[in-house]
Formats: sequence, C-alpha cells, structure tokens
Amino acid sequence: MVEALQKNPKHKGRKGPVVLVIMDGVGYGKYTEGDAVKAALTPNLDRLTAEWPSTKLKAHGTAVGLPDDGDMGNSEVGHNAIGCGRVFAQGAKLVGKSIEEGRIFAGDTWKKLISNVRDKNTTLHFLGLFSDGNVHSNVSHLRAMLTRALDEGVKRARVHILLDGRDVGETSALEYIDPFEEFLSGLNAKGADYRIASGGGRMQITMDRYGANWSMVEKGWHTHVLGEGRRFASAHEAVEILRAETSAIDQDLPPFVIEENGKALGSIEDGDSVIFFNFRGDRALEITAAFEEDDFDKFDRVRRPGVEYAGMMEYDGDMHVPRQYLVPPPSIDRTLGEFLAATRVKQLAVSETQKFGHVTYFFNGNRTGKFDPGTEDYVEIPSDIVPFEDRPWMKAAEITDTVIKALEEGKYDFIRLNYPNGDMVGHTGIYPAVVCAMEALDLQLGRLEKAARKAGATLILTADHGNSDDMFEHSKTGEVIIKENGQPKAKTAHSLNPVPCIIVDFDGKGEYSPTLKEGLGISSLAATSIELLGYLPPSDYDPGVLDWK
Ligand SMILES: O=C(O)[C@H](O)COP(=O)(O)O
Ligand SMILES: [Mn+2]
Ligand SMILES: [Mn+2]
Repeated sequence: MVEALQKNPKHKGRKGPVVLVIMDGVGYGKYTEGDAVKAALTPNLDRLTAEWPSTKLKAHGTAVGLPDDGDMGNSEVGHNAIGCGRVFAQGAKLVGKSIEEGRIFAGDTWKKLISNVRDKNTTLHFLGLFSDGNVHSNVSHLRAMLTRALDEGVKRARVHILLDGRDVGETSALEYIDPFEEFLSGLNAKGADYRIASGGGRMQITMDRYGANWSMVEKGWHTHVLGEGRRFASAHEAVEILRAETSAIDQDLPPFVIEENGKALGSIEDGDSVIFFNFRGDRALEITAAFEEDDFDKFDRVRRPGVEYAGMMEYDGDMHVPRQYLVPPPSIDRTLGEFLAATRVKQLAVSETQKFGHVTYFFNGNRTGKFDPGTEDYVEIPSDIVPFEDRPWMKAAEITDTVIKALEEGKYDFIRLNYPNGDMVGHTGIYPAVVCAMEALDLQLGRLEKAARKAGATLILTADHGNSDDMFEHSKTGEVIIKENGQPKAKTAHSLNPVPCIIVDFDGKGEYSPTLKEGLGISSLAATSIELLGYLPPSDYDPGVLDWK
C-alpha cells in the first residue's frame, strides 16, 4: 500500500466533492467539416467553457505512452494516464520493442508454445484484431511471429482474423488481407503451410468487453475453434460477398470460415497452440476465459480443445490473466485510486457497461477490484445491447442520475464518471447520430452543473481522447474525402485532437490563477484532482494544470 497524501497548504477547503467527468471521445476538432462536437447544439458545454478556466490537454501519441505522435489516443492509454498521473510506455510500444530486440522469442512462453506444436506435429493458431490500428494489436507483430515460427520449424499455422474498420478506415479490410495473403505465399514458398482460417467483424464476434454481450464471444468460439459457420474459399472472397450482401462496414461483417475439400481449414484441436495477439486487455479477457476456465458458464463451448494458450500480454495484473503471455505489461503502480484509498478519501466510480471497466480497471492501471472496499463504490449501469446509432443518448441520463444522487447524499469526496456517447456513437461513423449523442450529453452536463452548484462541488470536465470531433476522412492536404455517392467518407476511428480540461469550481476561494497551464497532457488530471481535493500530489506525478498562488 502506498503512503497517505499530505495536505495542500494552499487549499482553503470546499463544501462538496471533486467530480472528474470523462466525456469519452470528445475533443477539440481540427476541421470544421465533420466536427460533430462543434456542429451539435451544446449550450451547457459552451457556457461552461466560456465562464470557467479551461485549457487543452494532449491525449495522443507520446503524451500517453504510444510509439509516436502519429498514433491516436485510445481509452486504455487515456484512462491509464488519467488515473495514474504519469505516462507509461504502453502495449504497442512494449511489444514492438520486445520483437525488435528479440526478447519475445527468447521468453519461456514463446518457446513452450512453439515446441508444443513442433513436438506433436500440431497447429499454431493466431487470433486477433487484424489491422495496424495500434490500439489493440498491430498486424506487423503477427507477421514477425509467423516469420519467426517458420524459422523455428513450425510447419502449420492458422490465422483467425478479426476485421477492424473501427481503429482504421471503415472499409479497409482488403488493404490488410491482400498483402497478408502475399506475405503468407512467400512463407509457404519456403515450405510452410500457413493460412487464414476464419474471421469476422470485431463488433460481431470474439471481441466483446466487460460482459456486455457474451453471445459475440460464443459466435467467435464457433467460428475459430469449432470451424462452424458460413464457408468461403478465401478471406478476400468472404469480405467481398458479405459486403455485397449486407453493406456492413468491416467491424460489423458477419463471421466466416475458410474451407478446403469440404472441411474447415483451421478449427482448433487438442494439442494445438493458440496465441491471442492483441496486447490490450479489455476485449481480450472474455475469449481468454473461454479458453482457460475449467468452470465456464457463459455459453456452451460444445468442445473445449486442450491447447497451450497465451496472450500477447498480461491482460489483468490483479487476477493474472492469461496464465501465459508473451510480453510483460507496463508495470503501472501508485495510481490515483490507490493514493486516495490510502488517504481514506471516499471514492465513487460510475459508468455504463460499455465503459465501466474504463473508469475502474483501466483507471486503476489495468487491475480489477478495489484498493479499499470500505471507501470505494463502483456503479455499473447496464448498457443496452443495440446499435448505438439507434440510441445515441445511451445511458447518459442514468449515469447522471447516479451522480446527482451521490452529490445530494454527500457521501463521497471524489467521484469519477465516464459518459461513453462521444466515443461509442463516434465509432459508428453515422454523423447525425453523433450530433444527437453530443446534444444528449450536453443536456446531462446541464443537470450535473446544477447539482454540483448546489453541492458546492468542483467539476473537472475532460476526455480520454477525441473521436466525435473528427467524423470525416480528410486527405493529406486537408480536404474532406468524398465517396462515389457524393457523401463524405465517414471516419470511425479516434482523432489526434486535444481534449478539454474545464475547471468548474463552485466553492473556489481564488487560491489559483484562472489562467490554466498549457501544453500538458491528460496525465496531468491526476495531480489536478489531488490538488483540488486538498492534497499534494506525489512528487513523481506529472504537474497539475493549476497555478496555486
Ligand atoms: O475497442 C474499441 O472500441 C476501439 O478499438 C477503441 O475504442 P476505446 O479505446 O475508446 O475503447
Ligand atoms: Mn475512450
Ligand atoms: Mn473508442
């Protein structure tokens, strides 16, 4: 356990709690066209921005521990940075380095999985998100592992691909599949039997998170493991036919199984090895449980093959899941939540299912569970299982109800909440729905503001990364890309834009300058929260945004 925090001598006390409001996926747009945050009618957000001290925070690239400044931020690295007050080298960077330096292949897990299939003459399977989005995975890591497996004498490998279209272009699947097939042909010319065996859209199969919809994982199990589902001769053919039939963007394409001679090419069998090559944990934990857990009751697995299973990384540092992994995760320690628990500051974390783990598991440095159940409460509002464009308001009102009640009861000192709308609806790429999501969010900000004023609370309005602020694809020279039908090409991924930091301090005593610091990143939100709670941040935390007089 960490030490308790020291008092901030310049803080003159507040009537109410500090409320950290994470408006997931709401940034400051670079372009007017496609900026749904700007386009929406948001009188509350506009007024709060105009009337209270505010600054912009960096939420992408090296400011959140990603390999370079061309990398968009994401919820994992964003909430890690916000909740941990410092920047850690993150999954994308750690795996890339481990491969570059060869450490991944010198590790016991790699060696065990490889010798398992070599000794038994069985199959090495790779399963994961098939893109270079760098949020959950990177296809370059997959290529490096396949190349190495062949060098180490692995004869047969099967790759199960989850089509992205969410962290990369919405219909970019063939840009990954076609060159990858060529790459496999190159390996196969050297004597390998390496093939794509199954796949499907990432929002249809396998990559559910936080228990929102286990039937996705069940469908994935049937597709990858049992080799059951609609059959095609190749992944390219599957994508073309399924697109023509459904008009779905990649993330929503139905599952497919590749067959040869009337048989699934790569079902997963006893004695095989399986590598789940995503480095990020939230959408990896459920399929991992299906492979690893003896007492598993989320769906009928029908057949559970005895395999050596490994994840790219450890996905849960508390529960030690998975049992075997290839690259050690960032060791995120001494988090804001842990310091507040040690200081006996009463904490509440609230979101709906889709982002519940963000304000708990990611916020606490990829750990499930509380630091101190005596002083912490976590509230999950169940998310609807619907396309988010059909209900862009999601559970913003219910989340707000919970926080307002907590403000009225005065039970907590620090409340953190995540409104998922800007991100979950942003990922659909459906512009009018995103505008509606922003307006729904704004209504709730108005309610929250009223309750906070009454309670003498301090609101910190911010976000983990952008998304809704950048809904159209732009060319390198900055023009909106127009499709054949004359409509702008939708952008489903996060943006590289900075995010707000607005300090709404209803019971402030003028102890700090109303001009906030500039040029900081979202890791500064931890120190800012601590200072507003009346304590001094740990000396190794990144500086807060406030200049105390
Ligand atoms: O998992 C997802 O939905 C996307 O890849 C990234 O979104 P998030 O980082 O906001 O969760
Ligand atoms: Mn997010
Ligand atoms: Mn997102």
